[in-house]
Amino acid sequence: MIATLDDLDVEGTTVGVRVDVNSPIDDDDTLADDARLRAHVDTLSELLERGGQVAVLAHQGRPGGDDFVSLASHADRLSTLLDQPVDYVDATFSEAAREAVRDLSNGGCVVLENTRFYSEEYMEFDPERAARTHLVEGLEPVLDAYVNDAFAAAHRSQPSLVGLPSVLPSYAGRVMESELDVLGSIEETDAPRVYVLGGAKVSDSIDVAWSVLEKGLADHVLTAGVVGNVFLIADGVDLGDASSDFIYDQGYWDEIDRAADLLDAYGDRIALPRDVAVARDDDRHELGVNALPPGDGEAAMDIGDSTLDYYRRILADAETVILNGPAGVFEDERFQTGTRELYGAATDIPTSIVGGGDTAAALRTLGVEGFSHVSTGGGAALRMLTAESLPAVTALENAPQRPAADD
Ligand SMILES: Nc1ncnc2c1ncn2[C@@H]1O[C@H](COP(=O)(O)OP(=O)(O)OP(=O)(O)O)[C@@H](O)[C@H]1O
Ligand SMILES: O=C(O)[C@H](O)COP(=O)(O)O
Repeated sequence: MIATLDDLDVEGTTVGVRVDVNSPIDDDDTLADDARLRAHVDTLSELLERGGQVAVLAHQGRPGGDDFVSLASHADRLSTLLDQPVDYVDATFSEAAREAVRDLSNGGCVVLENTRFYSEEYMEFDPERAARTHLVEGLEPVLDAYVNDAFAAAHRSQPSLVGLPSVLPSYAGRVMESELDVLGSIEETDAPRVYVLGGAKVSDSIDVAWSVLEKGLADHVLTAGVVGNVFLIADGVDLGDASSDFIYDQGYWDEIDRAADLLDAYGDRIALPRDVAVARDDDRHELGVNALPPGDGEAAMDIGDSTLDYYRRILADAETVILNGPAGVFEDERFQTGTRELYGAATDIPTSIVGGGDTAAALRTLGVEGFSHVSTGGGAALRMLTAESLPAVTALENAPQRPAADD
């Protein structure tokens, strides 16, 4: 059983709140998209309005990446979103950070520096060991409680996610609570249930497909994106060198055998694209699978109209649809049709659940809305869909005793 903000006596309490604001970053190292920050406003404003002192903890990017930047611009943006001053300190657990946390007044908020600026935060630990890291030992003395709202990072076993809840009374924030509510009870949704697996995370998607087909959760699995291309090759279709080289370069060649095994075991419930779109003379050009392979250098970048018709027919009977990953290279206008149309059709289904950071961004760009739930998580959502436990959620379940709520 996980405690929520309803169980926390907030007034006068100093709370460390782990959020996931990992976002696209502009060339000047500032935030390019604030959707993930906006998702946490409810949790943060509730804690502040109830008289808490809030220290925000988050990661941004991965070491070595262009998006591995400070959280200064996140703090600025948060101040606008919360409509109150938000401090920022370029330290996470040193004396400077502790001083900034101790200086907070009731209703005050400070953003601590990118947790991944410290090497331990980019390692995986079991909770006991994570509790003895510098970050946890540095912050624990100045915090009374811990709130985890970072569902999108809950599949990581890092100190700010599993170490702090080992030593502090801990609670799920509102984002975490609603994600667990929806994604934790997929088996209670109405059948027929259709899973749409697109995007580029082929191994993860095949794991999801195995799991949901084996458990009888999926009546149909529709494949698209790179995932669909891997299934086509597994089914004996010659997609040409460009797509095959791409799959090989991404390290997914071995997944073709797994996809073939899956087709052997559950082929009657797996739908494959019937046509693909390639770039020809700078335009979109659609080819039925019987007309493949495409021309030299032409890669399968999207699903075509006949696949969309086929998938729409399957979706028409669905009560629940769960979608992850775009149907094509949506960053290129010529290959947005598959994602726009397929996801658009899903909004007509009574229950429609979308997972994936890139997918959510694609849908915003394409203006597709009206889903029952759009998850903030990519990898975390996929892991929940296979009914695997998430380390940060387990850490919340095992967190120490807490003070009683104030109302
Ligand atoms: N046919 C295709 N060929 C090559 N790339 C493709 C194809 N279809 C989709 N993609 C790419 O897949 C990427 C998104 O897939 P991904 O699996 O990362 O989505 P996601 O699960 O929403 O992401 P996140 O990791 O942010 O949660 C996009 O960059 C898109 O261009
Ligand atoms: O964007 C995400 O999926 C989360 O922030 C986790 O990021 P990570 O994959 O770099 O751990």
